[in-house]
Amino acid sequence: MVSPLLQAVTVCSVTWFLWKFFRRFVVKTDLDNLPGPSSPSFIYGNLRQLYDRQAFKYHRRLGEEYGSVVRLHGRFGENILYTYDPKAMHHIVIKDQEVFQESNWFTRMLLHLFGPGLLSTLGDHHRKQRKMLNPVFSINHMRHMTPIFYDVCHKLRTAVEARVRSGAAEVDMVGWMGRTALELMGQAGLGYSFDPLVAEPKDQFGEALKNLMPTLSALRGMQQYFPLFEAIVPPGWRRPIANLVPWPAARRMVELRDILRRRSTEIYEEKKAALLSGDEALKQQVGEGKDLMSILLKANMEASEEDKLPEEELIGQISTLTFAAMDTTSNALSFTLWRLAQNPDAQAKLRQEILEAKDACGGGDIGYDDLVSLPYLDAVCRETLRIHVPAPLRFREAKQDIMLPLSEPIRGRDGKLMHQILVPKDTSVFVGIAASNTNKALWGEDAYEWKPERWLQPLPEKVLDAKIPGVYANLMTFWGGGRACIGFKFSQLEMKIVLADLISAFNFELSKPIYWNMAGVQYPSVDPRGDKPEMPMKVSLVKEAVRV
Ligand code: HEM
Repeated sequence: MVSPLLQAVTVCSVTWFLWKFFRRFVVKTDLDNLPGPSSPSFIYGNLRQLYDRQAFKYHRRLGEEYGSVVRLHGRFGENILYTYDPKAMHHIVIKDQEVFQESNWFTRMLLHLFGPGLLSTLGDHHRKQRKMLNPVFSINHMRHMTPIFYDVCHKLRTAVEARVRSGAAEVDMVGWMGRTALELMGQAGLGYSFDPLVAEPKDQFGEALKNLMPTLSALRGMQQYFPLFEAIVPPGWRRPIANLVPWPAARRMVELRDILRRRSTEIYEEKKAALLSGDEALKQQVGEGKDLMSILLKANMEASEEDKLPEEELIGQISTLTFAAMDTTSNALSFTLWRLAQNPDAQAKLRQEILEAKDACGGGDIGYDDLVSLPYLDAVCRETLRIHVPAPLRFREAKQDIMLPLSEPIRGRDGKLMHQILVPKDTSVFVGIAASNTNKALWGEDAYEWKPERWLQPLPEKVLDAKIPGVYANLMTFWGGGRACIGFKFSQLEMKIVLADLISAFNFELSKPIYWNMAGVQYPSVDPRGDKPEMPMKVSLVKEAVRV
């Protein structure tokens, strides 16, 4: 006999499915009137084309063929709105950010992995965390961290030098950029050392963080069903069930979660104990108490009861910040080295600027204020982050029906002009941040070309007039509004210090063709299938390169 509970569940599921079907296929919305490609598959829609490792041409084609407001297809015929229209982006990212929220599966999964950190909280809860964390990333704190950054970078330089001392050699620079970014975040972010950058790293926490992205991509999109798993499996059963799943990636995910949670708690406890023991104990720690977590813990102790964050939210920031900081900045640096290797004149010009600045400060490290104002170094970073967006796949979900205004009217499939579009509740919205950064209508016909010089002159009026809602340089690379990248100044400083140290000492050339792979964070590979992140480069000492 079928239990009444099962009957109720079946009735609810069928009603839900019929309602979804009715909403999608019977009630036509503005989205059905938008231009866009057809769907190659009822099950996947255009998602496989959008996420394909070589999806770059597809992303470009969307804008070139259909414009800045496009209808795509999601799973089972659902509509997806794709846009890089500046006014629409302004509403999604700033004005109506409470309506266009992170997807539920994304926040639930990160909450499970890291605990309640910035990436997994929403609304007032998130705003309270930002209020406490924003000052931690102030320019003043970045300035005090500069010596920590240099210490780590000198170790990187020594490691690369050891490999090329007796002549030019092939060095996997993406591997080194990854190790350096993790160690920089470790020392300057957490006051913790993951990797001495001499021998092979052995830290379990660091290894777990490095394995997170590959394990997530091995789940092949199944992580989107995580809220469903949570809804039907009671908390006490989740681990035994996950351990029984005949799928190594899912079991690995559980192991990684355990390591991240355990080590974050240990790091937090050590830091708290040092803080309570006073300044001398802090000075004995990696980072001497100048790291982001020490600053955060101190600020939290001094905050009013109303503003204080509970311990589990402080612990939640440890993996959150390291995860968000690591692959993004290391791949941004890899992109920059790759571009400089393809453009030897730009590399020589950058080296000259850096060497002159070093000479001006007696041959040592360039101080914070001088470094951040080197014009060509800044132009190289901006141009690379304009044309190569490390984290390009940015989705939001409309939490209610909402009218989205457009900068310019578009012609619908029925021939009528649309000045705004009604976005129905639950619609997924893909914001084309890479398309916005290379929009020819704003940046000009050379928008796809890497030209640092464009930043040494006034930007086109159209770029300024468009009021792009990004926090950085009229670009969407670091997002904008209340969920903009909190670490963008940290990452800029990191890029500049690593480049100043490496470019002044070494010459970089490409030794093999490199493929870039579309992913949560883009990465380079030698194999066109992109199974393994790799970027071998021919590296030589600068003196040798100049002599040749
Ligand atoms: C080139 C390097 C980086 C890029 C391109 C980048 C990009 C982004 C983007 C696009 C977002 C918005 C994600 C979304 O809401 O959809 C974001 C958020 C975030 N980033 Fe970064 N990021 C970089 C480096 C860093 C660094 C170095 C840190 C930490 C030190 C960091 C910490 C965060 C955090 C915590 C968030 C979540 C902010 C919130 O929701 O309040 N990022 N980043």
